[in-house]
Formats: sequence, structure tokens, C-alpha cells
Amino acid sequence: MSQDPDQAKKLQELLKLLSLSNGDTSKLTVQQRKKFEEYKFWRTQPVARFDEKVDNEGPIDSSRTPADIPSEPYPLLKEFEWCTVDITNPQELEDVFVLLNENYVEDQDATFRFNYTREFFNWSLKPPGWHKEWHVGVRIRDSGRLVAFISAIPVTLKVRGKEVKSVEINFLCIHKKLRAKRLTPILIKEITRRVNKCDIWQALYTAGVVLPSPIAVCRYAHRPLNWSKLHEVGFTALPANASKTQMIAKYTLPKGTDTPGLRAMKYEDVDQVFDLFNAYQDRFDLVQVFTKEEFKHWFLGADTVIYSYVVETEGKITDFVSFYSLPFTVLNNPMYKELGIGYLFYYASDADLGFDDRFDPAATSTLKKRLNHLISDVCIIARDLKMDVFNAMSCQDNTLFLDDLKFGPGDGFLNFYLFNYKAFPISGGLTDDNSFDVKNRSNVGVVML
Ligand SMILES: CCCCCCCCCCCCCC(=O)SCCNC(=O)CCNC(=O)[C@H](O)C(C)(C)COP(=O)(O)OP(=O)(O)OC[C@H]1O[C@@H](n2cnc3c(N)ncnc32)[C@H](O)[C@@H]1OP(=O)(O)O
Repeated sequence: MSQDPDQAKKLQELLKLLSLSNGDTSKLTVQQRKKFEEYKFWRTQPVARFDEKVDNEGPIDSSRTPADIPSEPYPLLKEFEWCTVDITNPQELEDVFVLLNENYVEDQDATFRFNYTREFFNWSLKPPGWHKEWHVGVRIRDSGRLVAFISAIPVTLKVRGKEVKSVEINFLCIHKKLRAKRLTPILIKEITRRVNKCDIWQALYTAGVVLPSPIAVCRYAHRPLNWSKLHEVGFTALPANASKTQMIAKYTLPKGTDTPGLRAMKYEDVDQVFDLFNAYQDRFDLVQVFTKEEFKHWFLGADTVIYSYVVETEGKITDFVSFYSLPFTVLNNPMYKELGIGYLFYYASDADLGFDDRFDPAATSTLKKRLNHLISDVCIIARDLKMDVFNAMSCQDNTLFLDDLKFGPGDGFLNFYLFNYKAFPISGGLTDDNSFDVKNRSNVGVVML
């Protein structure tokens, strides 16, 4: 790859964007954070200070009821107006994905963009119990143009065994031209108001940026499925000591899957998979509790977005795995229009369910073997669906297979936050030097889109 300064800068941005670092952690910077007092907005919110000692887990402020919450939206500058985005209306849905596709994440040279689709939004923003009022937008009063968005969906969390009625906040986005104008705090206060009005006081959210205060930190990992294409579009560099042929050989997967009984999940499987899934999730300290209806939505609710598979042996389902698709559009490239990207979502296996302790060496070894096999097959399925890279995080039991299956640690970290809830830290699957913690794994059992 040529290394003129522009090219090098671009490459660096791209690596940051998808965090494909080929396992090179030497350039990792320690995440910078301000002092708590310098977070002008966050210091006013019910969140823990950095390194605050937690005595008891639970709500920070539980003094209010919906009647104490204002009925009117927060004031905005007169050029702007609030809107509730009706994503069942094709034009309004279009407004959201134009905003996100153009402003959510993009490298500076406008070479790549997330290619959010209608199907993706219908799946991610309309789970059972969704509220229209929780799809909050800001429009320019004169033109009606949507320039900011934030969303909440209802979820039930379980934090170390305690159920917490919450929302998940996602897709916060402000048009590039309106950045650094303190619109974010207003959007957050407005969505908080709308959620509080429904008598919900806690939220889960994730961000790459460090805010007060993460309860867990996970790291991205990337498994190239089509190394030549990733290289050709400038996503991944050729290491100095390797040839292209060697890199292609390194990442070549077997021709077909080889787990007997592996097949796409069907509606008829839901009862069995639901029980297996709940039994498996029980091991983690932070999970989302799904109703059966939610389970169907999240795992079977959107063709071409969510892919779910099971392993069935003599009528019994022993394993379940799912991943979702969120491609990048490649702009201005003569050869490629799109990069296919798969994201590991939830999975479950009965491999170690017979053990009392998941860290028992025999339990670890049996689950590790099973997961390596299963996820390797999932990578093959993803490759056959024309995905070019497969992403996973260091959460769940993923550290048991990430290194073995050639997932390279990314430059990106994801911080997990709870709003208005104090909790002891939860391990995110990382050691002190930020490599994957194979021994202790992670106790984060929630996967955020
Ligand atoms: C009970 C119900 C509760 C519901 C609410 C729960 C909380 C939900 C919280 C939201 C969860 C979102 C989950 C996701 O969707 S994370 C995804 C975030 N989106 C993107 O990265 C897309 C591209 N970026 C943008 O659109 C903008 O850069 C954003 C909107 C991110 C910031 O725009 P801008 O750069 O123009 O900033 P500002 O001048 O308006 O505002 C500056 C203030 O905002 C604080 N800031 C910056 N980034 C984030 C961030 N990602 N979460 C929370 N706070 C953030 C910052 O520390 C500062 O506060 P303080 O340092 O002075 O204190």
C-alpha cells in the first residue's frame, strides 16, 4: 500500500472506523477522559462519578413519579422544533436513514458509510412494546429537515439477578453542521422526560466515548472473511512481513460448514431455543430478559437483517447462534459498492450447562470446543452471504474463540453505561493490558446494536 501522507491518514481513519488493526495493539492509546467536574452536562445527571465506591447496587434517584415530570418538551432555539418521528411513515423513515447514513459514522473523505436500511430500522426500533414518542427528532423549523435524532426502546434488564425495567438508548445523531453546540444534552433530557413520563427511570446505553461512568468496557474484534477485498478497498493493510498470498491463506475458511444438524432457526424452534437461551444467559451479570414475543422479534423478525441458526440432534436443540447484517456503502470506488459486515449477536449452547461452575476446567474445555466449531461455521455462513468481515465483541463467552478463530483485536472499545443505577463493575472480557481475557471471560451478556 502506498504511504503518501494523505493515504496514510486515510488508512488510519479507516482502521479507526472499523478498527481492523490486525492484532497490532502497540498503537493503542489509553482512553482519555476529563475529570468528572469537567463534564458540564453529565455531572448534573444521576450517574456515578469515576471510581466512585459502590456499596449497594440500585437506583441513584428514586424520588420522583411521572406526575413530577413536565408535560412540555424542553425549549429549543427558535430555528428548531421537536418532532416525533413516525417510522411507520415511509417519508419519515427515509428522513432518519438519510440523517444517519450521512452523519452517523463516516471517514472524513466520505469513502465509507453505514448503509442503514428500512429493514434494519424496522427491526431495531420497533420491538414489541415500542413507543412512537421515543423516536425523537429535531427539525429545522423552516425547511422541515431532520437534523438530530435519538431513540429509546423498552427493555427489561437483569443486573446481577435483579430485574430492572429500562430503556435502551441508541442512534443518537446530530447533523455534522450542528456539532459542538450542546444539542446532545437537550436531546438526552428530552428523551429522559418522555421515558420518565412512562414511569421508567433507568436506561442502558453504550458509547465509544468515555462518560461518567462505564460499568463495563468491551473491545471490538474483527475476523476478515474476504481479505483481498478488505485490502483492495483500503480497509486493511498488508503487514510488512507477509505476502498477499499468505494473508489470503491465513483467512481462508473451509468450503462448507461441518456441524451436523446445523440449520436455520424456524418459528417451531422458538419454545426450545427460548429455554436454552435463558439457561445460558443466566451466567452473566448484565442481561436483557426477553419475553417470548420479543425473542421472536429479535431473532426471526427481519429477513436479510438478522440470521439465526440452531443445531438440532435427534429432535433436541443443543445450540443456537445469531448474527446481524449492517453493511457499509463504499463510495467512489470503481470496483466495489458495498462492504458486507456481519455482527455476532446472541448465542447459547448446552455444552457446559451440566456444570455448576462455568469456570470448571472441564466445563471451559467443552464449551470452548463447541463454540469454536459453531462460530467457525457461522463465519462460513456469513462468507457465503457475501459478508467481507465478521465482528464480535469481547463480551459473553467470546474470548474462548476470538484468538483461535483469527478475530483480530480492534482499536475500538465500547463502554457500557447504566443511567440512574449504581452497579459494581462488570468484566468486559479484557485483561489489564486490554487483550482478550480467556481465563475470566466476560460477565456482560447483553449485545447492543
Ligand atoms: C430513564 C431514561 C434515560 C434516557 C437517557 C439515558 C442517557 C442516554 C445517553 C446517550 C446515549 C447515546 C448512545 C448512542 O447512540 S452512542 C452513538 C453516538 N452517535 C455517534 O457517534 C454518531 C456521530 N456523532 C454525533 O452525532 C455527535 O458527535 C454526538 C451526537 C455523539 C455528539 O454531539 P456533539 O459532539 O455535537 O456534542 P454536543 O455539543 O451536542 O454535546 C456535548 C455533550 O455531549 C456529551 N456526549 C458526546 N457524545 C456523547 C455520547 N455518545 N453519548 C452521551 N453523551 C455524549 C459530551 O460529553 C458533552 O457533555 P459534557 O462532557 O459537557 O458533560
